[in-house]
Amino acid sequence: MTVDIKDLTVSFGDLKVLGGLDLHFPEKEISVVLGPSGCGKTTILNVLTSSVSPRRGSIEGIEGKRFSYLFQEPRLLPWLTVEGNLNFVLDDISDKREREALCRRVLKMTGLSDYASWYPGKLSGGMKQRVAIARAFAHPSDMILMDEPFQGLDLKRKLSLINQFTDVWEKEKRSAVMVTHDIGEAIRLADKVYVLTEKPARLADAFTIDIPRPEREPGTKRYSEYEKRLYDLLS
Ligand SMILES: Nc1ncnc2c1ncn2[C@@H]1O[C@H](COP(=O)(O)OP(=O)(O)OP(=O)(O)O)[C@@H](O)[C@H]1O
Repeated sequence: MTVDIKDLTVSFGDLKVLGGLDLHFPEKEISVVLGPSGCGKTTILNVLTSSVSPRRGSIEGIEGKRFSYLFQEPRLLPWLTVEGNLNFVLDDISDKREREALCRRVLKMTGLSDYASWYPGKLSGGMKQRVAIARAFAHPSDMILMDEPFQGLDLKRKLSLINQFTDVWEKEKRSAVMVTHDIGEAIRLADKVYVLTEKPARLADAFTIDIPRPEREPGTKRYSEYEKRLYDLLS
């Protein structure tokens, strides 16, 4: 699924949030929108799902498309097991055996097979978010929308989840858009990063992160160059 956004302008009453954005989210790439808190990043995702209407601009490619979500909170249903939470988003698949096979495959891909019958209440925060990643891939969506999904976790868990996400994504590429204010997350995940200004948000810059994902390690020369470039744009 490819999305083309031109001159996107959104206001809430007198508050102008997005000030005319051109964004392009290509098929099967991870696009990252990086910007300061409150600049309108979540609003962009809400425009993609048509829950916010723009004042001006055009959005091509979203009609009739299905989305999976990955939020900061895992938002699992506590009365369903891990497998039940995955099954819950597979309503469209009427064949029970097909649903079960898909669940098993995604559980395996995310290293959750041994936890299929566990309830969310027994899982750690990081594990719950891992289930949320599995659910996002299990849902037969055209695009995964991610709203700061790695915030609120300690560094070790955060890095482990980012690796988990990119591992699964490399195996089964899907169009994805992540919004974040975290430079490190943007460098680790993005094919292309769009940097926004304070609101009303405009595009400060946009460029491809041209390092193979397994080599995106802090402290390396190329990582540090991107880090400085993004830091300068945000400060
Ligand atoms: N439905 C709404 N009605 C009125 N104001 C809104 C609405 N949704 C968002 N806003 C305002 O628009 C601005 C941008 O909000 P948004 O959540 O898109 O920013 P953000 O960049 O995602 O923020 P954060 O990084 O803090 O999550 C904020 O000032 C917010 O209060």
